[in-house]
Amino acid sequence: MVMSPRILSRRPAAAAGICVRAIQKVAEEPCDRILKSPSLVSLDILDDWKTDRGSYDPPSVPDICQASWRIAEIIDGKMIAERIRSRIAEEVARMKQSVNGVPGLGVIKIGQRRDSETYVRNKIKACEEVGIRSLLVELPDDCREDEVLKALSRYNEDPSIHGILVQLPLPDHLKEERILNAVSLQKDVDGFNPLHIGNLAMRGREPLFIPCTPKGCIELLIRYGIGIAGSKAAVIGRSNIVGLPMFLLLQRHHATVSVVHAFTKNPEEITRDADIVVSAAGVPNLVRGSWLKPGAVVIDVGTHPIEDASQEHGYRLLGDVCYEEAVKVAGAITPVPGGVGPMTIAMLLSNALEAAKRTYGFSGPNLSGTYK
Ligand SMILES: NC(=O)C1=CN([C@@H]2O[C@H](COP(=O)(O)OP(=O)(O)OC[C@H]3O[C@@H](n4cnc5c(N)ncnc54)[C@H](OP(=O)(O)O)[C@@H]3O)[C@@H](O)[C@H]2O)C=CC1
Ligand SMILES: Nc1nc(=O)c2c([nH]1)NC[C@@H]1CN(c3ccc(C(=O)N[C@@H](CCC(=O)O)C(=O)O)cc3)C=[N+]21
Repeated sequence: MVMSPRILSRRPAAAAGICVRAIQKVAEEPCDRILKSPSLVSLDILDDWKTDRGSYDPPSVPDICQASWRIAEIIDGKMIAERIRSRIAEEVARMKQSVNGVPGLGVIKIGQRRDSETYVRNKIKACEEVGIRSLLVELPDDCREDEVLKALSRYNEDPSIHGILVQLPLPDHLKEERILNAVSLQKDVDGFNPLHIGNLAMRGREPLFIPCTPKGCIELLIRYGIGIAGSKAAVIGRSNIVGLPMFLLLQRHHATVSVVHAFTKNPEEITRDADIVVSAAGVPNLVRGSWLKPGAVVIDVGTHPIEDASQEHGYRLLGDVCYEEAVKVAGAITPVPGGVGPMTIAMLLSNALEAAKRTYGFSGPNLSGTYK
C-alpha cells in the first residue's frame, strides 16, 4: 500500500541527524563549481534551466535532510519535463520564424513489444506538441538487417531529418552494434555512438549528444538543487544506454561514483554509503529501504512492464526501487511513473532541437551554454 506522504510518522531524529551531516557537507560545495567547469552538462541547456524554477520552490539538500518529520520529497519529473517541453516549443517556433524550418526526428521501430509501442507513441506525440516533425518507420519482428540499414540510410540522407532514434531493444536476430553504428554521428540524438560516449568520458571533450536518460537524471538533480559535486553516488546498472553514461556524467559533475552490477557482491553496502542513488537495473523492488542512507536522493530509472489488465495498455510499470519503503528513508525520490521517463522524452526533444540548430546554423537568443 502506498501511504500518503503527510500522514507518516516522524523518522528517527538520530537517523536524520546522520543524513544532515552527510549531505550538508556536499551542499556546502557551491554549485558554481559545476557551472564553471568546462561544459559538463550539455551543449544545449537553455539559459534559465538552472535558475528558472518558476512557481515551485525546489528543496535544497539540507532542507530535504533536516525535514526529519516528513517523508521524502517527491522529485516531479513530469512537471519539470512539461516546463522543458514548453521552452522547447518556444524555441522551435522561433526557429521556424527565423529559418523557415523545424527539427525533424526519424524513428525506427522494429516489432510490436507493447512497452516499445507506448514509448514510441509518447515520443511522437511529444514531438507533435512542440512542433518537431517526426517520421516513423515500422518494421516487422522478423525483418532483415539490410531492411533496417536501408531505412536508416534514408534518414541519414534526408536533410529534413536532424535526429534519428532506433527504438531498443531490437529483436534477438539483429545485431544492435551494427545497426546503431549506421546512425549518422550528427543525427545520433540518443548519443549511443562510442564516439559520443568516449567524448563524455574524456576530460575536456564535449560529446555532440548526451544520452537522454542520464541527461534527464542530471537535469532533475540540478533543478532540485541537489549538490552533485563532492557527493558519493551509486549507479546500479552499467548498460551502454543508461548505467555507463550515468556513471560518466555524475563523474563529470565531480561526484565520487560507485557502480553496482549483477556481479557485485555487496550491492546493499555500496548503495547504503551513497548520498545519491541512481538505479537502472530493470529489477522491480531491488532497492529496499534498508539499502539507503537516511536522507539519500534516489533516482529510479527502472521501468519494468508487468501485465495489468486494468490499465489502458494492458500493463503497468514498476521501478527498481521499493517505493513504499524508500520514501520513508530517502530525502528525495523520483516516482515511477512520473519521474525519469518524462525527462527522457524531454531530453530527446532537446537533443533533436540541438541537432537542427547545428544544421540551420540557428541559435535563438535563449539557447546557449551557460555551463561553459
Ligand atoms: N525511465 C526511462 O526513461 C528509461 C528506463 N529504462 C529502464 O531502466 C532499466 C535498465 O535499462 P537498461 O540499462 O537498458 O537495462 P540492461 O538490462 O541493459 O542493463 C541492466 C543493468 O543492470 C544490472 N543488473 C541487473 N540485475 C541486477 C541486480 N540484481 N543487481 C545489480 N545490478 C543488476 C546489469 O548488470 P550486468 O551488467 O552485470 O549484467 C546491467 O548492467 C530497465 O528497466 C529499462 O526499462 C531504460 C531507459 C530509459
Ligand atoms: N533508442 C532508445 N532510446 C531510449 O531512450 C529508449 C529505448 N530505445 N528503449 C526503451 C527505453 C525506455 N525508455 C523510456 C522512455 C520514456 C518512458 C516514459 O515516458 N515513461 C512514463 C510512463 C510511460 C507509460 O505510460 O508507459 C513515466 O515513467 O512516467 C519510459 C521509458 C526509453 N528508452
